[in-house]
Amino acid sequence: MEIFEKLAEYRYEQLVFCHDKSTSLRAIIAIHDTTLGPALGGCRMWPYRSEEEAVVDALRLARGMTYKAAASGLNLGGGKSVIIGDSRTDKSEALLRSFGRYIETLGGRYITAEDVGTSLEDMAYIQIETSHVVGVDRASGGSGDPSPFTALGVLQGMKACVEEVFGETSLEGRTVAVQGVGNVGYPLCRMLHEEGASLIVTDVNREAVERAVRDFGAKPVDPEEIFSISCDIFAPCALGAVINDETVPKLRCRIVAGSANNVLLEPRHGEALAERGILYAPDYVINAGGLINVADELEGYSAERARKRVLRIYDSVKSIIRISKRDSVPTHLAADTMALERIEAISSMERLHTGHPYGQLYRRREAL
Ligand SMILES: NC(=O)c1ccc[n+]([C@@H]2O[C@H](COP(=O)([O-])OP(=O)(O)OC[C@H]3O[C@@H](n4cnc5c(N)ncnc54)[C@H](O)[C@@H]3O)[C@@H](O)[C@H]2O)c1
Repeated sequence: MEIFEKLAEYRYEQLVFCHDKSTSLRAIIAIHDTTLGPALGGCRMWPYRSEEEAVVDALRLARGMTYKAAASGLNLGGGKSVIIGDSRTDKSEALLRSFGRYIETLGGRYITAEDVGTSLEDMAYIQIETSHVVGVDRASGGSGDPSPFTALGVLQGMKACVEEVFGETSLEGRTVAVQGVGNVGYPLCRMLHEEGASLIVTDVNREAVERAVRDFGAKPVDPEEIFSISCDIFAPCALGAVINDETVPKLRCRIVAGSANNVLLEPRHGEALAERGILYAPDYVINAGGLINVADELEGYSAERARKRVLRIYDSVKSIIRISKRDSVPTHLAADTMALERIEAISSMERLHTGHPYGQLYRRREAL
């Protein structure tokens, strides 16, 4: 792999290799774009089969964070880190602290958080070495479990979609089919129930289904049935890639809006939804409640402020729908446009000397 070519492709700013022989640390920090602010993105620990695979993953995830932060109205850039190793067997206090020291060397250009293979406890070790970490527990000034905020954001995105499709924001009497009633799906069901929606749920975990049936009067269906069930909204809250060649023809809903990451197997499946007249709330915008919540730690965490900011996901989804109509493009592309337009608008401001240390950072970017 030609690394500089890879960096040039999407204008990555920086790729940092972190190595510590004594702790066996092998980590990569990818910083995509810091036009809007420091790059924030989780640290993934994964037994990558090759260094190339780890680099590609870090770069892909970092770029995704640029779009997610920009579309969410956050003053943050996009970055991500990966530690090569098995999170069950290769973690140690020394390894995590060593990684924390590398983050510290970047002087705040990258802020880390939890991701696949890392935990709240791991962030506490990293925090010993650097203050550039969020997602620590409440006792240490952190924001705690992000899932209820993610669920609240999904609810807001659903309301924006319902308004577009049915002409009113109320979810009362709407039928929502929720795939996966876990950390996000369960609180989402609770909020939908409180709003007067009827619920259809599925999960591979029978107890999770039983809980939703008992608590919210949800109708249970088998995992495979969820795609073809007649409903107003299909809410994928379990796995990625569930909108694919096999499932699109089966769908009998008007809206797809859920928390799962990478819902579309490929971008063309976003087009397939649009062709079928199904409104898709782009995953990285509608599921940003957790990120918005965790980012609030940077200002001294306030759950109330975080909640207010998460409510704005309604406006973000409305804007995406507007751009989708303006440009005659499906919503997944409109979301990217919205993110890029914000970055472009900020980077093209007049470069006045403001006396503010970040005032000097604004610069023109043609494309990301
Ligand atoms: N937790 C957050 O704040 C957050 C933020 C952004 C995105 N997400 C995404 O939202 C999704 C759900 O996250 P979570 O934290 O609730 O995870 P979770 O593991 O708590 O819940 C997922 C649920 O889906 C179920 N499930 C797994 N495979 C299934 C299948 N084939 N059919 C039906 N159900 C299945 C699991 O049994 C589980 O109950 C994930 O894709 C995650 O990446 C979560």
